[in-house]
Amino acid sequence: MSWLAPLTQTELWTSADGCSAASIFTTLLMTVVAKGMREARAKAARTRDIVSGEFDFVVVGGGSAGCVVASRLSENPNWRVLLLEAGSEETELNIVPAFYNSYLRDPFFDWHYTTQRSGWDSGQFIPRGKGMGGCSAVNALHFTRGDRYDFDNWEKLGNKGWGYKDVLPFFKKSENMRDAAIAQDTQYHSTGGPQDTESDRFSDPNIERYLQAFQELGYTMTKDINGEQHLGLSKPPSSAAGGERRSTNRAFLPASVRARKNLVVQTQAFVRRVVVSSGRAVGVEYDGPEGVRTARATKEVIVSAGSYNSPQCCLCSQASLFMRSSQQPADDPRPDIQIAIGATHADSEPNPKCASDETAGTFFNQMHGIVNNLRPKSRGEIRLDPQNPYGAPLIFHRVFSIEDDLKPVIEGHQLLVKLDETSQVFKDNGIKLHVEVPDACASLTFNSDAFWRCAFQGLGKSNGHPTSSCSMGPDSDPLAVVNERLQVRGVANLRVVDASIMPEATTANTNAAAVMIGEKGAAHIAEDWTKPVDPTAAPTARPTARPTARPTAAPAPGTTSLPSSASTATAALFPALLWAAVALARNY
Ligand SMILES: Cc1cc2nc3c(=O)[nH]c(=O)nc-3n(C[C@H](O)[C@H](O)[C@H](O)COP(=O)(O)OP(=O)(O)OC[C@H]3O[C@@H](n4cnc5c(N)ncnc54)[C@H](O)[C@@H]3O)c2cc1C
Repeated sequence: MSWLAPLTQTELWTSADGCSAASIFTTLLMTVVAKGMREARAKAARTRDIVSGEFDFVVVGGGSAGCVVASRLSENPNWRVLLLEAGSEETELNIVPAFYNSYLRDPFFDWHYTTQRSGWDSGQFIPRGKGMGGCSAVNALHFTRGDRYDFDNWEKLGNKGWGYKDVLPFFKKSENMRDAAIAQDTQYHSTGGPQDTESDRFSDPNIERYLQAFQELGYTMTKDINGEQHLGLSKPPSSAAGGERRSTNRAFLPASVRARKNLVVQTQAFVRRVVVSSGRAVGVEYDGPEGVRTARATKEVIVSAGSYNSPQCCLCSQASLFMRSSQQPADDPRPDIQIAIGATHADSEPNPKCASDETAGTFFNQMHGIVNNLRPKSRGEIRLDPQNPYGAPLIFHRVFSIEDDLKPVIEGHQLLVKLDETSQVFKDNGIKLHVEVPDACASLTFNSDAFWRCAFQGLGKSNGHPTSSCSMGPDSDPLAVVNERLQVRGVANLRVVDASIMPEATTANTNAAAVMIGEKGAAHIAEDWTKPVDPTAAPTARPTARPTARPTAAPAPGTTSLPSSASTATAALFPALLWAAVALARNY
C-alpha cells in the first residue's frame, strides 16, 4: 500500500510492468483515449451556434447542479431557458469510469487550476470538470448523500427548509436506484428519477481483503450509506447505469430533453459577468464561439458554475470507511474521517497474485488509502486575479491553517499503520504498507504525530470537494451570500445553485448533494415564479448591508482581495460571487 503519493494515480495508464497482459491493456486504452479525444474535439468544433437574445432564465454552468436546474425549469413549456457552459459537450470517454484519471489534466475536460502557495499547501493541481456535466462527468462516481445531521445542522445554522426531512424528498426525486434490494427501502430511495445510481458492479479482490482487514479491527459494514446509517465501512454506490457513468448531463439533459423547443444549450460560452441594472440581474455577458454576446434574462440569472468559479479518487473498484475521530464531540454523531480505499497499479513490485488471479481486478496490484478530514475548520479564500480577472481565480485553500484539522488525518493514518501491523488478511495475502518517508522526516519516530505532521508538509490539498464559497445563511450571518431560497443578497433576480451554497460541507463526497441542491433550487425558482404576485410583498432579494471587509489572511504578494460588497462583486464579474470563505470538504 502506498500513502504519501496517493494522488499520483495519473501514472496508472502509463506504466504496467506488473503484468504483461496489463501492458497490452494499457496500450489499447491509451489508443482509445487518444482517438476519443480527437473525436470529441472535432464534435465540439461543429456545435457552434450563436445564442444572443432574450430568455426567461439564463443558467450559468452545465455542471452537476446546472444541468438539473436547466432540465427542471424547461419542463414548463412557457419558460425559455438558456444554459451556458464554458466547456464542450461530454465525450464518449466520460462514460467509462476507469478513464477518469486520463482526462483530469487535459484542458479540454479540466479547468487546470492550481492553488496558491500558503502554509501547508505548496501549490497543488486541483481538478475541476469543464464541459457539460461539470465535475459529475469527470469525478470518481461515489454517490454519497451525506449524514442526516449534516442537513439538520444546515437548518440549525438558520436555513429553514434545509433539514434532512426537507432535503430527502429532493434526493429521492432525482433518483433511479437500480439495485432492487436497496430500492425496496422506499423511505430512503426511489426509482424512476433521471439520475441512475447503482451498487458497485466490480470489485477488485484486493479491496475485499482491505475490507476484511478493517472488519478484523471491529469496523462493521454499512449496507446502504444513503439510508439509515452513514457511519461505517461501505462500498459506495455509483452515479452509473450498468457500469457506465451517468453525469447529470446524460441523466438530466438526454436527447429527449434537449429537443425541447424552449431550451437552448450553448457550449463553449464562458460567462464573463452578470449584468446588473438598478439592483437587478438582467442577463449575462459571455464569450462564445462568435465573440462576446449578451443574453437577457427577463426573470432570473442562475449561477451554477461550481465552487471555484466555480474544482477524486478511485477507479472502478473502491470502498470507504466513514468513522469518528477521538476529537469528535460525543453529542455530534457525524463521522469526521473518511478513508477512501482504492486499488491502483504500482510500477514497482507487482503483487504475486497478479499473474495467477483470474478475476478482472488483477490489473491493480497495490492499494492506497486517502484520509480525508470531513469536518475541517480551516477556511480558504478565492480572489480575482487583478492581472486577468477573466482568467483562473486565485485559490487559497489554507488547508490545515487551523491546527485541529490535522488530528483526524493523523489518526486515520495511524489506523492504517495498525492495519498493517495486525491484519491477518494482510499477512495471508502479502499486503504490505509502503510509506515513503521524506528525507526531512527520517529522524522522527515513525508513526508519531510529529512524523505525520512532517510528512504532510507541502501535501495539504483538497480532494476535489470544495464547497461553501457562496454559502447560504440567515441575515445575521455576515458571510452568507445567499438566503435559504438561494437568492443572492443585494441583487434581485439572481441565485446561486450549486455546491458553493453549502453552509458547511457534507461529511461525504459532494456530488449527490449538488444534485439535490439543483433539484431544490429549481423547485424554489419554479414556485417563486408561479405563485400569484403579491404587490405588497417585500422584494425577493432584499438589499442588505454587506461587510466591507472579510476576515481573511493577508493577500499573497501580487494579489488583491475581491470586491468586498456582494453587489459590486456580482455586477463586476460572476466569479466575484465567490468571495466568501471556502470550506474545504477534503483536506488531503
Ligand atoms: C476529480 C474529482 C473527483 C470527484 N469525485 C467525486 C466523487 O466520487 N463523488 C462525489 O460525490 N463528488 C466527487 N467530486 C466532487 C463533485 O463532483 C462536485 O462537488 C460536484 O460535481 C460540484 O457540482 P457543482 O454543480 O457545484 O459544480 P460543477 O460540477 O463543477 O459545475 C460547474 C460548471 O460550470 C462551468 N463553468 C464554470 N465557470 C463558468 C463560466 N464562467 N461560464 C460558463 N460555465 C462555467 C464548468 O465548466 C462546469 O461545467 C469530485 C470532483 C473532482 C474534481
